Amino acid sequence: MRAVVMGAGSWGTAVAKILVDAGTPTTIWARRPELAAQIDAEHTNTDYLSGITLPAGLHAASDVAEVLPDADIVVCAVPSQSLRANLTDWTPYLRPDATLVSLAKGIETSSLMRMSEVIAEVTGVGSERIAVLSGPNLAREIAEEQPAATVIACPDDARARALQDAFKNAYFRPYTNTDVVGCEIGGAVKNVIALACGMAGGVGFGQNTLATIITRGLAETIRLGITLGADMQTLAGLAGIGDLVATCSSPLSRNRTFGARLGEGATMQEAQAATNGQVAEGVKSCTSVRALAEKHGVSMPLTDAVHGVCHNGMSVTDAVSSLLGRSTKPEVYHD
Ligand SMILES: NC(=O)c1ccc[n+]([C@@H]2O[C@H](COP(=O)([O-])OP(=O)(O)OC[C@H]3O[C@@H](n4cnc5c(N)ncnc54)[C@H](O)[C@@H]3O)[C@@H](O)[C@H]2O)c1
Ligand SMILES: O=P(O)(O)OC[C@H](O)CO
Repeated sequence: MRAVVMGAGSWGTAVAKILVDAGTPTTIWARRPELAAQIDAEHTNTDYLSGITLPAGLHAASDVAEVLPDADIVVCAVPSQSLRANLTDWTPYLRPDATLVSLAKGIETSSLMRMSEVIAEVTGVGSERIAVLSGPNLAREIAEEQPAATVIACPDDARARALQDAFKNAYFRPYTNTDVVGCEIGGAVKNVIALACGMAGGVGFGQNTLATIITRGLAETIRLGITLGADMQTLAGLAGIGDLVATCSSPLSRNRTFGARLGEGATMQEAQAATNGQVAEGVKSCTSVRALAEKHGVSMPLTDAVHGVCHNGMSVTDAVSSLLGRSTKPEVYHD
């Protein structure tokens, strides 16, 4: 099987390395020809993964018509809110039997769709050919070949197992699952909760606060996930609690770092400028996650608070007061 990774940001580049190191012939597509040329000739991506040497066998190109027609596996590695527009350009070049794999962790703000739903709508590809890869996978750690696991979810279990073979290598261990909804909700909501953890750290709160936000963030994730048909086991697994803990705890997380800057008193513009052009998905997805929850009558107070800070001019201290001022209740994940 041949793979193409569409997007040469930090995760797209790390995933292309994973595939080559797994023995899967792989090309990476970069929007900018100069970045494709750098990856191809110098085996580096200094904008996104400085100091990492990429495999010599990784080919890079910037022409969609060149890279897509040969690919059995098409890995979608662009930010959530740009996936629809990118897919529209890519669709004419897809092989009729290609498997599409989504890496994006977000909910589309315009439609409240999950990424696999966007892929199905734009490409017309059946859900059995669409997979999601999600887990505690901070790109830099994996590019450094630190051991990690992930989940590859696809309604077609045989296809998930074929992908597992294409991605598994000495440092990266994929597990299969058929619960696409659970993986996508886990991945989208953890970015919002990581923003909250960053904010708490930024104002100077310690580990008790962090653990409280992670745990109650998991309760929100479970409430929304179960309502949308997710399996509790997925949310208790790598793509749920696993990714939530990694993202909420790591200084490598763009979402946590963005939140920390807000907690330290930066404006949204200042926090955005500090991301060096990389995406902190939760900033936009807090709006769509919140709207999705509202649509389904699910209460998500941490998500509401993050949305208040990011989009309604609320201060972090007011957000904390609003959370602690709520009426008390038993510790359950459902309302
Ligand atoms: N970085 C990680 O550690 C990591 C890990 C797991 C999942 N993810 C998820 O993978 C997805 C991609 O993340 P990333 O880390 O590679 O992002 P990034 O910001 O590092 O890179 C995004 C890439 O998409 C390209 N792109 C194409 N069209 C774009 C557009 N219209 N707007 C902006 N960028 C566009 C950019 O040029 C860039 O190459 C996100 O949904 C992210 O949440 C990231
Ligand atoms: O850097 P972040 O916050 O986008 O998180 C990266 C990954 O999703 C962690 O699994």
